[in-house]
Order: sequence, then structure tokens, then C-alpha cells
Amino acid sequence: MRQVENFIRGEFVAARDGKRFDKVSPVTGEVIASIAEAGRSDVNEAVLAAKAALQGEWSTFTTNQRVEMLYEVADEITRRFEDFVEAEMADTGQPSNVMRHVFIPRGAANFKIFADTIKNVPTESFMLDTPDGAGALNYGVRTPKGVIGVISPWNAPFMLMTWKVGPALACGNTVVVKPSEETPLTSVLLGEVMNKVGVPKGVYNVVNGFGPDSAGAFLTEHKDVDAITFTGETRTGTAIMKAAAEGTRDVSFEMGGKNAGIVFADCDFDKAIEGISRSSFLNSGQVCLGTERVYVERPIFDKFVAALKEKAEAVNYGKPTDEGVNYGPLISKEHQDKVLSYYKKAVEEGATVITGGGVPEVPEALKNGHWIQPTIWTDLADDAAVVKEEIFGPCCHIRPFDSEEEVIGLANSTDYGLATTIWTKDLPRAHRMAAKIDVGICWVNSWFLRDLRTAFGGTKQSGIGREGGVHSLEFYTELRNVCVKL
Ligand SMILES: NC(=O)C1=CN([C@@H]2O[C@H](COP(=O)(O)OP(=O)(O)OC[C@H]3O[C@@H](n4cnc5c(N)ncnc54)[C@H](O)[C@@H]3O)[C@@H](O)[C@H]2O)C=CC1
Ligand SMILES: O=C(O)/C=C/C=C(\O)C(=O)O
Repeated sequence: MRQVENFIRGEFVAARDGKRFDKVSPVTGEVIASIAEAGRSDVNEAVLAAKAALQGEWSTFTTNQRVEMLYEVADEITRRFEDFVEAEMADTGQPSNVMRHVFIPRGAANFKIFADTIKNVPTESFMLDTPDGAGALNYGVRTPKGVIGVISPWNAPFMLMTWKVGPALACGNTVVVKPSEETPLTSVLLGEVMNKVGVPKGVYNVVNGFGPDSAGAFLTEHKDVDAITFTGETRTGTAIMKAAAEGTRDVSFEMGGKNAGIVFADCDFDKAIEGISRSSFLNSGQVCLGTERVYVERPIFDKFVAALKEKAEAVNYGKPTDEGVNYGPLISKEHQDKVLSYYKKAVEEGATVITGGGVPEVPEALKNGHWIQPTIWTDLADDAAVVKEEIFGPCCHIRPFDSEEEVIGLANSTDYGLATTIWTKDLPRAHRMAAKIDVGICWVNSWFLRDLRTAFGGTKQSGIGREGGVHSLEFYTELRNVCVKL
């Protein structure tokens, strides 16, 4: 069985106390790897390694040297593409197609884009008038923030972890990554890449383990972690924020969503169906940007429900590598139970189940995997738990609407504010709506179309701060002003 260790100071090391935990395949339910579980002393060692690396060879790198090294990291990921695809598929059970075209290429791109950003984005400068007429020059200098604690989730593990590690390293920081206990493989594999291209030891570290009273909490509580970047559940964000308050450390949070998809009768119907079926069912609905509330203008409501039903029923379950498979399992038994409990609750709350609602028939070899049917409901009240709470599964509730004002109110009636997707040919209306919907990311006639230079993050309980392009520089650096009297 695959043995996966922690990665500290450039070495793959077991936990000091020898503790390990099992990694289970979402596809078959079998144990596929044994993972070293970092204790407090292992986490401490990783943080001290990262802190020491800040003063070592890494600190002597010019910006250009760092940029070149991050390009080499990206190139080595691309050279080892098949290894990353295999590890990510083993971790998540999602089809190889998604790994090949989205998650792994994005992992490599996450290093290049921030290398480009740090190289090309200037800092501010101001000339100040002074009474003697000679003036003063102010200019900004970006310095690394220090040791960054990276707490990453399981739904797109490599993409979301590198989305944080890329800018952190580009800015000259060092990192300690705590990947989700469900998906440790690609973070550790990245350690091999770091060693291969010569990233100095201690710059990139990985500690495996769980959240509370485990590696996640030990890392976020550690006083030598200077800032914490986190993607995951809102409640976890609250716990991390409390830990970060000790020592007034900075946080960047990307958390849950209960995103609305809004479909007007004048939309390009086929494109809207394609878009909403992706936003509701891609990655088995385990995407924070996904759509669990769909609002459809009344004249096309019935047609839309029927067409989305057809899409949901057309998915092909199977092993990630099997030909034609386009749909994977949920990440864990625990998550499957959670999503199924919402499927039950929807019925209790009075939903009409248009399709799905349970566990599909799968071949014998997959019976212990965490499979679940894509599910569509209608007829729920606007305050139903299933319409209000993030489920993080392949499901959506569809409700008709009659006016722009009404649907803006519905879209905003949530504690979350991550993303929305609007489908209409009336672009002035799209712009009006985009201005009024309280989210960090608004897509029009598209979904998950990502330009990595743009601001990414959520309002309300969906997050704190923005990452992406120059916005990442704000979080991963301190901006120092130097004032020179001339
Ligand atoms: N991108 C997103 O918005 C994501 C949302 N979720 C939501 O969260 C739910 C639960 O999934 P989980 O993986 O359990 O999310 P989670 O928020 O508990 O875990 C995310 C990461 O935080 C760590 N963590 C948990 N508690 C911690 C603590 N007290 N201190 C430090 N680190 C801690 C975990 O070990 C993991 O690495 C999902 O059902 C879904 O609703 C989950 C993953 C991603
Ligand atoms: O594209 C990104 O940078 C982030 C995407 C986020 C998710 O897919 C997620 O957290 O589910």
C-alpha cells in the first residue's frame, strides 16, 4: 500500500510518534494509502523549518530568481502530469477528464501567473511637496509576510492548494501546508517537484492530519505562523479566525456558498442548460462556486426543468479512468451521509423530486464507494433548509420567477455571497443585475470561466479578502512605505 509521509525541510518523514491514518478511495471504499499523522511536535518542526528558511538561501533570491524557479516548478508539474493526474484521481475519485483539463493544468498555472504578477506589478510612489521646496519621494516596497499556514480542502485539492502556495512563494514567503485529511496525495507529491527543481529546503512543507486538536489546529495556533490562508467550511473559518486572533495574525478565507443561477427566458437555452448542468453537477457538486439554487423565468420554467432532468440522468458513473465516465463519487462516507440527509430533508420539507434523490445502481466493485445521484427538486419554500444551507452535493432546487426585482431579492436572500451565474441575451440587464447581486464573483452567460488575474473571494459568510492577480500580493506581502526627503 502507498505510504505517504509528511514533508518537512525537504525530507519525507514519518510522524515522530509513528501515528498514521488511512486514506480511503471514494470510488471503492477501500483503503489505498497510509498517511503519516503529524502531531504537535511535527507541526512545530515544520513551522520552524519554514521560519529558518526565511532567513536562509531563499532570502537571497532576487525576484527574477524566484520567478524562474516558480516557472520550473510549473514545468516540472507538467512533466509529471500523469503522476499528478493519478494522485488526484486516487484522492478524489473524480473522472480523469476533469483532472486533465482543469485541476492539474490549473495547479501548474497557479505558479506561473503569480510569478508573472510579482515581476510585473509596480508599487506606488508619490512626490510630496515640502516647505523648503525640495520635496520628498515616497515609494512602496513589498516584503514577504513570513511563514504562511495553508489550510486546504478536499474538493479540488491540488488546484486550491497551489492557488495559495503559488502566490505565497512568488512573494518570497515560506509555507506549511495542511491538506485535507481526505486528499493528502498531491500536496506531498509536490514536495518531490520542489526538491527536483532545487527550491531551498524548508520553503515548502506539508503536515498531514485533521482539523480540531490535530495538525490543522496545531498549525493555525502556532505563534510563528504569520498569516493563514484557508478554503473550506464557514464554521471552520470561524475557528481559525479565533486562533489567528492570538498574535493578531492576518487571514484570507474562501468559504462556503449557496449560489444562485438565474436564467431569463431570452437566454440561449442550450447554453444555459449546459452551463447550469455544469455548475450544479461538476465534481459531483463539490464546488464552492456551484449552483444549488436555480431561478428560471416562468415562461421557460417547465422546459428548463425537463432539459436539466435529462442532463442529470445522462451522467455515466464509473472508475475515473474508464472510457466515457463523466461523473465521480462524493469524497467520503461522511459527506455522502450528509448529502443524503439533505435529500431526505427535501422530501420532508415538501419538495417534488424531479430526478435522483438517492444512491445509484453501480457495478459490484464500486458498491462501497460514495456514490450519489444528481438530484433536482422543485416546489420548496424559499425558507426551506435545503434552499438555505450549503449541501455541497450534486443537487439543485429550481424555482420560477416573474421579474428582475424579484429574482435579485431571491438571489440575495442568503447568508452567503460567493458567486452567481446569470443567463440572458439582454446585456444591459446583465450589467444591472451584476451591480445588485451581493457576491464576489458574477458570471454572465458562463460559469467557472477563470481569469487568474481577477479578484476571487466572497462577501458575507463566504469569505474574507480577495486572492487572484494583484489581490494576492495584498495578502502575501507587507507593503512598506519609504519616505526620502530630497
Ligand atoms: N471550497 C469550499 O468552499 C469548501 C466547502 N466545504 C464545505 O465544508 C463541509 C465540510 O468539509 P470539510 O473538509 O470537513 O471542511 P473543513 O472546513 O472542515 O475542512 C477544510 C480544511 O480545514 C481543516 N480544518 C478543519 N477544522 C480545522 C480547525 N479547527 N483548525 C484548522 N484547520 C481545520 C481540515 O482538516 C481541512 O484541511 C463540506 O460539506 C462543504 O459544505 C468543504 C470543502 C471546500
Ligand atoms: O478557481 C479557483 O481559483 C477556485 C475555485 C474554487 C473552488 O472550485 C472551490 O473552492 O470549490
